[in-house]
Amino acid sequence: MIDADRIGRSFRIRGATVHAVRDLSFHVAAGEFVGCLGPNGAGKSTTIKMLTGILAPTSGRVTVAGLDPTRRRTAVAREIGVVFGQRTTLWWDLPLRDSFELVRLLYKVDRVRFRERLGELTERLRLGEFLATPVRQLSLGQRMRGDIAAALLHDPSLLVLDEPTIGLDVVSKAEVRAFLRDLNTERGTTVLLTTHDVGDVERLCRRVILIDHGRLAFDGTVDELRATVPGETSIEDVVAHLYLNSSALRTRPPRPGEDSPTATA
Ligand SMILES: Nc1ncnc2c1ncn2[C@@H]1O[C@H](COP(=O)(O)OP(=O)(O)OP(=O)(O)O)[C@@H](O)[C@H]1O
Repeated sequence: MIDADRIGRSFRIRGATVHAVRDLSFHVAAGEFVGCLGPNGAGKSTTIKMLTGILAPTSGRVTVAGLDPTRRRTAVAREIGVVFGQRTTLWWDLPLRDSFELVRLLYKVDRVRFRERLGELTERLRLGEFLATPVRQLSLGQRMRGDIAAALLHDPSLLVLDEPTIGLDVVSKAEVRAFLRDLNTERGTTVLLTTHDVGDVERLCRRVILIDHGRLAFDGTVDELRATVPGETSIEDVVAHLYLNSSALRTRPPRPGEDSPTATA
């Protein structure tokens, strides 16, 4: 479903180069549920943007459902649903229902299929009472459920989510997690999510990818991740240990144009 082969992405800022992602390779098979962890600024969002065609890699090659996301952006959009937890894709001043109708028009979803899918999603995500509410009046949890529904109205085979549980209370988080788990197990939708909440990973993901300083730092199961720090059973503490150890190599943040970590230890 996803094939990333040594992808890299750098940015030019005021004449200097920032390497956000470097030489990153991974493969996600159809039907997998994969979590992507990494400290702030590790390159997770940049990676997602390359998978969805928002950014082109500056090196390497990525395909999604066999398609190059930057060259075949429209075709890839039919295969992918995308949710950015920190930024809604819904129309702020329109009722939720109208946002969904605009999504239908954009993706050219057949009216009958759209009605069926909207009915299912409205029920599963408990959106019925908010369909007439302008998006700006929704709570964060309601808005997130609306965003997830909008990403799935065209029935994509891959759902990519960037921090879908950010800012949600424990009940809303549990609801979103249960929905994503069912989507993966019942519908077979492939899911890739980034998160800072290890609870998402522990409760949902069979596999974890850890990105650090733009590179792949770990790829394996949650149990394998736990085993990387002997004697440690809490995934939260394992992840903190890995982040701390990797930043111990770097005594200051990378400067634009700097290629390799500054190791002073
Ligand atoms: N458009 C851009 N222009 C310049 N630099 C960028 C751009 N987008 C990202 N970066 C830089 O690339 C690096 C990786 O950023 P990215 O947003 O991918 O990290 P992240 O892992 O998603 O972080 P977070 O967990 O904080 O959201 C950071 O140093 C960031 O400042």
